[in-house]
Amino acid sequence: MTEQTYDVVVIGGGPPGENAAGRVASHGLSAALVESELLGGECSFWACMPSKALLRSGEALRAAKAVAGSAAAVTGDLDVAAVLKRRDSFAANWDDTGQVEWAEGAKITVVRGRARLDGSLRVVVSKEGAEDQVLLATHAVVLAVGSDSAFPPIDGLREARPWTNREATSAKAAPERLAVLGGGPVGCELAQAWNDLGSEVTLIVNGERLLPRLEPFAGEYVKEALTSYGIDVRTSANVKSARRDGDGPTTLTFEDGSELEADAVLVATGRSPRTNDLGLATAGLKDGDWVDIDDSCRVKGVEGGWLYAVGDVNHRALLTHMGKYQARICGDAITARSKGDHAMPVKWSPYAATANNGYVPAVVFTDPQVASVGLTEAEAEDKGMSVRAVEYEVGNTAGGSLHADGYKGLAKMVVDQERLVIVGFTIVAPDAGDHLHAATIAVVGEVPLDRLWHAVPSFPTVSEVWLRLLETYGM
Ligand SMILES: Cc1cc2nc3c(=O)[nH]c(=O)nc-3n(C[C@H](O)[C@H](O)[C@H](O)COP(=O)(O)OP(=O)(O)OC[C@H]3O[C@@H](n4cnc5c(N)ncnc54)[C@H](O)[C@@H]3O)c2cc1C
Ligand SMILES: NC(=O)c1ccc[n+]([C@@H]2O[C@H](COP(=O)([O-])OP(=O)(O)OC[C@H]3O[C@@H](n4cnc5c(N)ncnc54)[C@H](O)[C@@H]3O)[C@@H](O)[C@H]2O)c1
Repeated sequence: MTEQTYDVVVIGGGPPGENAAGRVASHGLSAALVESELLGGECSFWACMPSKALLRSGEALRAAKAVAGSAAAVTGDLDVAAVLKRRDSFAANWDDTGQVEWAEGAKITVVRGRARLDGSLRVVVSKEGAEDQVLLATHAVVLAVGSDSAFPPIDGLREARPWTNREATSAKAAPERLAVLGGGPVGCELAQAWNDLGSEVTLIVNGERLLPRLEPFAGEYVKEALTSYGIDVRTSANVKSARRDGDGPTTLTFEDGSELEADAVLVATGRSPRTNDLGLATAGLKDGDWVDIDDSCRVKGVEGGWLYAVGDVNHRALLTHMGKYQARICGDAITARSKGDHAMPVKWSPYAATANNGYVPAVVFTDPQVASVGLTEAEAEDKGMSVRAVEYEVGNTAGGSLHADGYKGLAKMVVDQERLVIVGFTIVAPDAGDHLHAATIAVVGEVPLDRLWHAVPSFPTVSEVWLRLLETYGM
């Protein structure tokens, strides 16, 4: 077995792993980044990028049709082959050469193979047809192994070989009939995408509403929109079993005995951590679990404090931008500690991923988009805050009415009545994602309402929703 020593060894080359390695390397530490599949991870090849590419063309077409004048110029349908070709290019044709070049340029050593922890600061990498390689870390090992689709306990589902996010983002053609299990971001976005591309889609959710982690109105708006595009949205629907003969269609049987036949079934009912065969037990942890971290992303309960975890695997916020943020914080904490600094994870310091704790921004790229940051009204109340929430119809802004004929949307802000700052903001509207960062700054900056009153939105933009919300609040 060969043995090499680096200051830091990162396991998993999704964006959080790449950023953790890149950050420590930029501070002059040596870093090895181990990847068993494609450098760039789920996000680049089977999640964020290809799914957004699948969604964008339908959204652009609807946007053009929503304005008198440009609507008349739209005379055809989506060019499905061109959409899929554009998607392929956003997934770099599932080739990670570009990412490897970036890593080499950032002075990161890329190691191909499957990594496993083997006790304190020791990692073993296996690769078919090659001798195992031992990587020793002087300062830290960072886990960035991500998550897989979780399968719900439905009889016969696994045997029916359903789509996961991988097949749903890389398929070469639209299935005639697609059944989607799950109404979170994955289910809603991919139901929208494949409906736009010509599939007859049924979206099946066991809960009462879509997007259950967000403000209830978000799920209602998205349900209404998806239904208007022809998607059959079934809430409070429980699939009991799945049956598939050979490569034929799959039959889903519901609790009430009814059946649904589909040419493809997508499982989008949440995620599970990739920690089954990672050697967690050699660090005193439990194999197969999510990994619990402190605010500097150091894994709790590991003697010597040498193990860190960023991205989905720590289960703080399963979002690329949050994983990358954790990686920057974690990289800075590791570097400081390598120089003897304790780098205490004090709230809002460079060594604490404070935004994990109630300040997370997220966008669901359905049409309309849902953009949110911070706490929902219910979450704030659960935390014991005294809050007041106000809402405003975004279409009543001059910017909204100019943007599209019949523009529809709703924004809600949740105010902590004691501190008079905004603790949560949600907007459902066309292109809402691009309005989110103002809210993120207000929430993270804990900008007092009486100062926000002086942040004047330009006329005539959708941003005037901020002024209207403050007026509705009583300013
Ligand atoms: C369909 C879909 C759409 C999404 N869209 C968005 C979006 O628009 N915006 C957003 O912010 N988030 C989105 N997400 C979430 C986002 O994809 C994840 O939060 C992000 O990919 C997490 O990054 P990660 O590095 O933790 O995991 P991953 O991206 O999964 O990367 C982990 C990497 O580790 C490697 N690995 C695992 N185990 C080992 C091992 N033992 N040895 C070596 N290598 C290993 C894997 O091969 C992989 O490359 C989406 C998710 C899905 C499923
Ligand atoms: N645009 C984005 O930022 C984006 C897009 C996709 C995914 N993501 C991330 O990926 C993570 C995973 O997303 P997800 O949508 O897979 O999971 P999720 O946990 O957010 O939602 C799961 C959904 O599946 C439903 N469900 C669970 N069991 C079911 C069953 N047996 N039958 C029918 N429905 C069932 C739940 O009610 C819920 O609607 C999210 O937390 C999100 O952070 C982000």
